[in-house]
Amino acid sequence: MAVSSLAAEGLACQRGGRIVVPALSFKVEAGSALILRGPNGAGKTTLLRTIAGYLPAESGRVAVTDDKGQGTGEGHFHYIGHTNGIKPRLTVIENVSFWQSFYSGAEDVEAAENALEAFDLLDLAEYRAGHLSQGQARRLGLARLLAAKRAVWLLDEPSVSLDTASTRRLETAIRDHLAQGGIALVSTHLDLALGDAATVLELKPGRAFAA
Ligand SMILES: Nc1ncnc2c1ncn2[C@@H]1O[C@H](COP(=O)(O)OP(=O)(O)OP(=O)(O)O)[C@@H](O)[C@H]1O
Repeated sequence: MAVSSLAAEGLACQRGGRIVVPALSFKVEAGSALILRGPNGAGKTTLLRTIAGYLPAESGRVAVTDDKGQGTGEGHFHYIGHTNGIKPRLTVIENVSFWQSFYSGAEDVEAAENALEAFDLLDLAEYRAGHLSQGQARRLGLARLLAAKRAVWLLDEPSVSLDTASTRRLETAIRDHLAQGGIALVSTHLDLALGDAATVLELKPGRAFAA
């Protein structure tokens, strides 16, 4: 389902009982990306995990607007964190099929192969996922973004372990997603080439205080 915007309204985020992101308000429209920047510990992961619903907000809310009105975004999010969520005993293509079933309840072989192709993994489709290198495993983790479509991508340091060519593939995937009306929130220390559709939100360090 398409979404028209994601908005944070007075959203403060906590970790271990301490507020690490003070109340923030921003809006990301369909077709746009928000790049989260800031030094280690500034709260980028905390903010993304709070938006995804994996951490409770200290205050404020996240509002995602779709054709049914406003909601929390449940069902619209793809969250890719620091781990790749790979099942090591399954093959590469079996991992992608598993995610498709998980996210949409149905497998789609053509979409799975296209997702692997986009991240240059098609030659490794029958390879056991537990044997992948770090960068290959990261690419497999990212392939789920394309194998099962969701409108809002929440990506925490998605380029970690990627070589230059793979980083270009990631940038292409994000730009295509935005061109199709998607939304992306991306924490990164790199200058990803996402074009004019991306704006930057700088998180300040040392703002943690007791909740
Ligand atoms: N489980 C936890 N319990 C308590 N504090 C935590 C926990 N996880 C993270 N923190 C603290 O929350 C703050 C924000 O951490 P967070 O991981 O969100 O930062 P980040 O901007 O993503 O950093 P990095 O660039 O290093 O990934 C840090 O001060 C960190 O020490």
